[in-house]
Amino acid sequence: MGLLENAPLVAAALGVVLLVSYMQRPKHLIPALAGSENPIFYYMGAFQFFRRGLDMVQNGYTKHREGVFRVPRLLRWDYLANGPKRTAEVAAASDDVLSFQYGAEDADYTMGLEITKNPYHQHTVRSSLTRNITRFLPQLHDELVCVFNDILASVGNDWEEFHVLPNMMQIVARLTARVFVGLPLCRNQEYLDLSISYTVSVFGRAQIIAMFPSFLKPIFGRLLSSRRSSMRVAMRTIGPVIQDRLAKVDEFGPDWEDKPNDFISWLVDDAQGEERTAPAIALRVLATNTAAIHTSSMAITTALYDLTTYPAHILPMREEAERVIRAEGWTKSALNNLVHIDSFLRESQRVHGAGPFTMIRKVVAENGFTFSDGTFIPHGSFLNVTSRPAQFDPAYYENPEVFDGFRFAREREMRMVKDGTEGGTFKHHMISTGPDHLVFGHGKHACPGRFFAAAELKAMMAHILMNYDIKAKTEGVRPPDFTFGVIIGPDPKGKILLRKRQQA
Ligand code: HEM
Repeated sequence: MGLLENAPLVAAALGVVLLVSYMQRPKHLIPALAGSENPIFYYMGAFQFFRRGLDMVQNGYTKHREGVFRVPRLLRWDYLANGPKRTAEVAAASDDVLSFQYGAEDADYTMGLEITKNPYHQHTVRSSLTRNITRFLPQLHDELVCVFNDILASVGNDWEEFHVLPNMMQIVARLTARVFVGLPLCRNQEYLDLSISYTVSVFGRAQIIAMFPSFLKPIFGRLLSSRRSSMRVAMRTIGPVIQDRLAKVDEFGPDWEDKPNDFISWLVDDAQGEERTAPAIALRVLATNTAAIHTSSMAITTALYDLTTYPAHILPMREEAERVIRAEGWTKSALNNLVHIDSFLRESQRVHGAGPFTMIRKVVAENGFTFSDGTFIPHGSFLNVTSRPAQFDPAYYENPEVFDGFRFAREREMRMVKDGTEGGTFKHHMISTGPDHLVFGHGKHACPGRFFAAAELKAMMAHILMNYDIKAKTEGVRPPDFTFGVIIGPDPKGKILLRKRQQA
């Protein structure tokens, strides 16, 4: 039989195949919150998401509990997964299926290809930085006293307005620099300014680069990158110290006498092959600063807004800080025993510290990513986990809308009363992550710097409580969170009142 005779049959078969494959198009399997495949409605949806993204993600969480939904962004659909089971599956997926590195879109152009291809600094943060907290705490405390005296030099016995975020940025940059690059570089204003501005430049330019189609990104990515100018400043400031450390290792071996205990030394220990040059290591310091400084500055700013809005927490935390530090000094064990401060910081992060979604991953496996219930996410898509809605879910928290600074301290106490121990679990500690608390992500890519961040934040909070009186500019009024699209953060213009502590 000729093809012509069978044409109706072939056409019918082809029609069935097309119909089936159309019906099986993965994007139709996942419900969309707004927009449609039609380009006009798509962009209307994307605009709607930009304006009302926070509310829409909350709706998606409520409507598709334990499910997955998608939202239209400027150039692509983003997939959002809800619930503990899916969070665990995303957290456990291997990097050749769901890529953490490529989740940070266009980082190749902003941070540099060597950072995305070989993120060994994450290991240095996870291992050496965390392991050394006990050893470097005395230096961190020394810098804490010094930087507060410098930045708050004008604060006396009268109440004074304090512009929180920019000052906290300077304080955190200096504390971080003391541990990362040591004295005297940690007080070099040119380096400190770079360590703050580099993050803004990386993330700001990433937003612009993301708007170009893929084939233009290599050209415009390079043109827009601030890397060359930033590296010039880095090499002028920290470059010579890194060069000297590399030379010392070459001459005297890895454990040379008087080797400083700082992040530069640990990077020099971990760097391999072509990474063992001063510019390559300087770039790692900058890359780690982008993860460390703005995040922690926003966390302490948020916490200070909460402290002044809910001042009943001040006295119990001040009493705790004085009692514990008097007994144990500025040690890691003392910081571990600041249970109420830890709880307060965790609650502040729960309520104000998370955007609507987190754990951004790119599906890099050619055959996509499939959840255990068969839900399919196609290759090349971006998959995220909803975070803020989970942190306000009454299934996990009693009165989730209420700021209750000591809710986690009470949970820890109850566990102690019940079991006589916290059972080796840290479920309610500031650093612990879970599907109900995703501020640091969750799983194998959970923030490796969170142990350092927690030590730094607790030390800052204890220092402020022990040395300053603090109150809101207007009683009970909290500087409103800043929101832009789905980005949420503490009010950058917010002010509080401070004075030197008046002994009762
Ligand atoms: C309150 C402060 C901080 C918050 C809220 C925070 C949050 C996060 C989150 C959400 C992630 C991504 C997790 C994921 O996608 O699964 C992350 C990754 C990371 N964090 Fe943090 N972080 C903080 C402080 C720090 C500090 C102080 C450091 C370093 C000393 C640090 C180093 C990193 C690194 C190296 C990564 C991996 C990604 C990268 O290289 O950018 N973080 N953090």
